[in-house]
Amino acid sequence: MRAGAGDIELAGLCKSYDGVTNVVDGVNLRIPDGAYCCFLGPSGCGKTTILRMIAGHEEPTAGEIVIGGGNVAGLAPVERRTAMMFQSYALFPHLTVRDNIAFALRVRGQSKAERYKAADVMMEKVRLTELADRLPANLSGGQQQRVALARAAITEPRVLLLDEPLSALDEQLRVQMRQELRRMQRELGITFIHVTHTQLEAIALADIVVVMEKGKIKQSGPARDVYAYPCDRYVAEFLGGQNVLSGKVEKVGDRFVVLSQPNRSGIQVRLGTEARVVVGDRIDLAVRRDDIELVRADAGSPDDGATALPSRVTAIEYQGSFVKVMLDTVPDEDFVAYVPERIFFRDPFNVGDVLLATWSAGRARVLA
Ligand SMILES: Nc1ncnc2c1ncn2[C@@H]1O[C@H](COP(=O)(O)OP(=O)(O)OP(=O)(O)O)[C@@H](O)[C@H]1O
Repeated sequence: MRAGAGDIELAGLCKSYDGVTNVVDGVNLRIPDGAYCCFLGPSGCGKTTILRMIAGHEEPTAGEIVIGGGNVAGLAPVERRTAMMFQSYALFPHLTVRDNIAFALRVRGQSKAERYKAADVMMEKVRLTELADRLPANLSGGQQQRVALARAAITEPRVLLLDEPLSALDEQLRVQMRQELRRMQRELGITFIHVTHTQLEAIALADIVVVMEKGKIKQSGPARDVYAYPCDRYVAEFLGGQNVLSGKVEKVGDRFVVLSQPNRSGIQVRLGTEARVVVGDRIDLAVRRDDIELVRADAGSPDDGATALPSRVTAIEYQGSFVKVMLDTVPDEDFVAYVPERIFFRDPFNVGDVLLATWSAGRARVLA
């Protein structure tokens, strides 16, 4: 298959600095041309370092970076046709919006008429035409971000690299700019690689989410797969929305396991058909918070094939469209149910109530 211009392949990519080894540790990944890819992970996991290596601001210690089918080792950023947009936008304060956007073309020796023509086309694309003659100080945070994006995009890169592009904005603007970024990416039709430590940002934006830990990729794939089917405890906890139960397998029955923990045994969990576990295994199970149903202890036993664990309500938080109910279901672990608000308020629970946390078989998945 012929690689598209913005097709990226990272193969065995590693980076060590003096005294800090394997900041990036054997990363293999393919990002198709025109995809929106988000690198997600906690501070220090190596996201920015990968971005800088793709951009050509940093050389890998080992491994290869292939863009559009060609190895870019030793090529300068301009030759790679990548552009980077920084957290702090780095706009020139004394230049107008138009001149900021046209700046890279000036550096390339284009005439003023050529530069302005290209800048005007770009401003149209990112809806800045009306602000062409303003200085950055007289722009909102969101507008500044659009200028920064236009300034990076005017060089017609095949890949745009964005390092925490939304972190300087307040919450409301961040959500708005998220949509703008996605729209602009579609309009420009180029590969975007966006680094963030905010899970909602990644899953809202990305075609491909790459979850990282300590220089390694833990899981990558479409946002929905990574969110709904985390491969292990780390990804499940980082993405959120899941309860993770761990324990030693005491007994394996027909489609159920009994788990024991240091403080509790006999936790019986029903599983789908795909799970393969044996007695003695230490396992982690994940059940989505919105798959948990809460029923009063005296409401009769739940369906056959469901798991039902007696639990006490420890806290309740109203979240608008749902209610977050915290429970002591599993000792020493958080256990949370997201109850749709309309259901919750039919017969609200209180802190201290004892009830059954239930979920149907097949909703609990064994993690790696
Ligand atoms: N020039 C450098 N010299 C030495 N160590 C570095 C250098 N640049 C980065 N590091 C280290 O490499 C690790 C990864 O840094 P990196 O900036 O890639 O992480 P990150 O995931 O992007 O984090 P953040 O979200 O905080 O930016 C960190 O431990 C950092 O201290």
